[in-house]
Amino acid sequence: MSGEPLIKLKNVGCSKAPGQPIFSNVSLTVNAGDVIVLQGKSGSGKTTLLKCFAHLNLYEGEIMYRGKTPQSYGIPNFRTRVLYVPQRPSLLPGTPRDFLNTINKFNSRNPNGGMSGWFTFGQNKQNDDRDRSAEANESDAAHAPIKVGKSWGIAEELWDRSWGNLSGGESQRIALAAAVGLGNAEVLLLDEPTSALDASTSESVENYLLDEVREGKGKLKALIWITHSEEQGRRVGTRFLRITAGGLSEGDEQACV
Ligand SMILES: Nc1ncnc2c1ncn2[C@@H]1O[C@H](COP(=O)(O)OP(=O)(O)OP(=O)(O)O)[C@@H](O)[C@H]1O
Repeated sequence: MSGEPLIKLKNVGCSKAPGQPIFSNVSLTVNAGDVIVLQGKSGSGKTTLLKCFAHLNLYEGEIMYRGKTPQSYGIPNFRTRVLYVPQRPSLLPGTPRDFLNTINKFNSRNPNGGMSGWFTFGQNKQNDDRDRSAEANESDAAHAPIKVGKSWGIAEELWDRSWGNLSGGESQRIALAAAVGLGNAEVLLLDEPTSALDASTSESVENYLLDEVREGKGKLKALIWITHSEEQGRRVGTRFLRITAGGLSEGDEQACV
């Protein structure tokens, strides 16, 4: 339902070290249908704030998702629904297909556990004893992300190349295709998702993500989008936020970019 509250932040703050705040007093409600453009100077805390949303950073204050704490969902489950997509996925080990298979194994053991694999992937490689049901489902799990990737110009063979041997733009599109195609997330936290893409590829990625939110056919209901591009902000945003050490201010696009 468009407009329904999804995430509420109340007086959230985050520090580099004790006594060294990055930002404080951030209060915000993210509603279904929102495409929130998050801007601010380099080092102002945009990535840090997205990581707080996904419970990947320590923070003070309160973050509630659908009226409940992240802990009440179980943090791995919460992170599948409020999903951070990193700017540089090339730091992951293995290949993108390994990554999808690992997530699929998490899913077959815990239907709600999917994309927590994004951050636990490296640590879980040693538990590589494949279970049969997961293997049978591997091709299904990969199907949707690969299809999304193809629509953005990613040939299927690239899913079998190691992350480190993909270009920045390829790994960026593959990570996004995995996030969207796996279909668990209600809120995607996008950290400069098209920074490595050319203008026309960037536009197809933008249009795909915006259509998903507007059409509301899948689970995806809102995007929080860091961009340094004023033009992109204007194209995608329904709300415009600027972060400074004092907190978050919301304005129209003119005031914010
Ligand atoms: N793990 C960390 N330990 C200490 N300081 C950190 C850590 N992570 C980030 N910082 C600092 O916190 C501040 C905010 O960083 P952050 O990456 O959130 O900024 P940003 O607004 O996303 O920057 P950019 O636009 O350059 O990507 C920076 O001064 C950064 O050096």
